[in-house]
Amino acid sequence: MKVLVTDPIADAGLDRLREAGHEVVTAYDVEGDDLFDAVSDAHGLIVRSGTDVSAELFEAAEELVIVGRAGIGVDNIDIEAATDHGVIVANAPEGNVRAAAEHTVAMAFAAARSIPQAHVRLKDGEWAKGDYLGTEVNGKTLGVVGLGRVGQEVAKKFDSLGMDIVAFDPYIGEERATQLGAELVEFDECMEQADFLTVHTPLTPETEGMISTDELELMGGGYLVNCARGGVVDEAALATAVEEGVLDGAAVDVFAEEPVSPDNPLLSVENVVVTPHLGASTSAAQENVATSTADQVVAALAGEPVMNALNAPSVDESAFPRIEPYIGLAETAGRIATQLFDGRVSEIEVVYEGDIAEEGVDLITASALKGVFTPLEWQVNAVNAPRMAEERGIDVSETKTMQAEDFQSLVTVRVGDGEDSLAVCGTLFAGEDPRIVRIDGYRVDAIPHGHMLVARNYDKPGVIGFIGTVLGEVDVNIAGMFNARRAAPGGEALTVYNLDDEVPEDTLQKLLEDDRLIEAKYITLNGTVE
Ligand SMILES: NC(=O)c1ccc[n+]([C@@H]2O[C@H](COP(=O)([O-])OP(=O)(O)OC[C@H]3O[C@@H](n4cnc5c(N)ncnc54)[C@H](O)[C@@H]3O)[C@@H](O)[C@H]2O)c1
Ligand SMILES: O=C(O)[C@H](O)COP(=O)(O)O
Repeated sequence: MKVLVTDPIADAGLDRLREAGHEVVTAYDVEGDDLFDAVSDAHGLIVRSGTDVSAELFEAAEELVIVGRAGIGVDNIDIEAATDHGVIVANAPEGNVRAAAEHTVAMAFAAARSIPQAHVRLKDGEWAKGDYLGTEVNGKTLGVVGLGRVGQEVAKKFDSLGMDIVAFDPYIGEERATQLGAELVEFDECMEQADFLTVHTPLTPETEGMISTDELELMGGGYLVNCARGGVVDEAALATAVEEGVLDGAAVDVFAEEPVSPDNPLLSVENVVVTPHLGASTSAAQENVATSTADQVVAALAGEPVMNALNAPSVDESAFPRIEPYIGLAETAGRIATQLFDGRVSEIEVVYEGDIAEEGVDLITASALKGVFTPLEWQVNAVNAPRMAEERGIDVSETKTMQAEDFQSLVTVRVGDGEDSLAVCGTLFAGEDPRIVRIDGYRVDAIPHGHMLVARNYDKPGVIGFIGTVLGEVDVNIAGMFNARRAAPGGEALTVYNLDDEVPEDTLQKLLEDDRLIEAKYITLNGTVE
């Protein structure tokens, strides 16, 4: 398959893609129509922060299965649009954390000791020793806005350099902060207490512009470091604050617009130290994120779960072999249930019984939804199925019980319309052979495969022969069948036929003309993962 790489990543990542047999096409700095052309037949796309992965791109990328972000920030990727198109978005959240934290520390020192300014003057032949009087970090307070992976790493490093740490992060627990020796405080208090303020949030509608003139005034001196995302700190406000002495200095690695325009106000302020988004630019970090991203792209293209998927159920690698066979089983049960059910589906319940109930089942449930929606001809996969259910107001629930009667594990998909419902239950024989063992309360033993006929009939002599004859008249061969009775002889029964061919609509009508038949439904599982 074709994997398009539009921002430079380490060779180790490109090698992994090629080793897996994929065609790797690198097209750096492409944009607009050229980017859309390049991605039109790509199955995988790998980017860093330099590519705008927009809704238009997803429109153009009809074959796309996954966008891999070789790094952390995904503000350049329209994840909503990806989900709508059933495209997985995955990042590499661990690989460059140390690099980003080290760069943050370096930038703080660079600003506090005027290293770049003194460096330039000395290179120009000027011994400006008397012009610089720096600030030590020891004994000062570090304010951290966003105590996630990078923020925590930065806090640890400055803690060991003798700083007191306060942090603002509404989504992190007190306990974790305490472990790091940090005190969680409100935002304004964080700004007020900080001698050094370091920003480590993602860029979101909530964080965009969260630090501007008023917030910088709360600091009333000290240094601000932004190695997270441009746009979190208002650039014009920061430039003015440093220029007017509200702050002593700042260090900025990331900009609202990159590459940064020469008239960006931060570039012209003496006490603002800048780098061109170098936080992740170490060889170790680049190798880490490139290989981790490539591995995820390879997994997605092989139909396997992706470790750091941001818009699809992700699965622990060690648990995957245990849940993998149930992914196809749940999809099949969903497909059968929706084709047998007469109502308009407004509820879907997926029931896990036995050993499987002990596993993380998000991906199995997503596959069950995919199975329910596929016969309705919705363009669906396990990425967008939960979203589709939500958008259509379909109530999805999961139930787990540790008991599974006579089976080791059972997965049941029940579809309903609020009044009636129908359940199809499957298991795996010998841990791998899918079997449907209950349909609408009947105990069956049916191999879910290709073309099937499910008939409900009165348990009368000759009815099975009659069905065989009618199918035979239109050359539909019966490959196998299973008959189940709910009650005593003469009552209702259900028969599942595995067929070699499709059943024409008028053949179904002919079957139903016989009084002994209550219902006859043709079901197709073609295209299903079995
Ligand atoms: N300069 C670089 O090259 C570089 C390298 C790596 C990461 N980054 C950026 O650094 C940032 C942090 O990365 P990370 O891996 O630590 O992410 P993370 O998701 O682990 O941590 C982000 C933290 O921000 C917190 N947060 C979210 N909204 C917040 C808000 N409104 N107020 C306060 N806190 C909020 C979250 O709770 C979380 O703890 C990201 O923007 C990432 O893109 C930049
Ligand atoms: O979010 C990130 O991982 C960093 O900002 C690195 O971005 P880059 O891969 O474009 O250097």
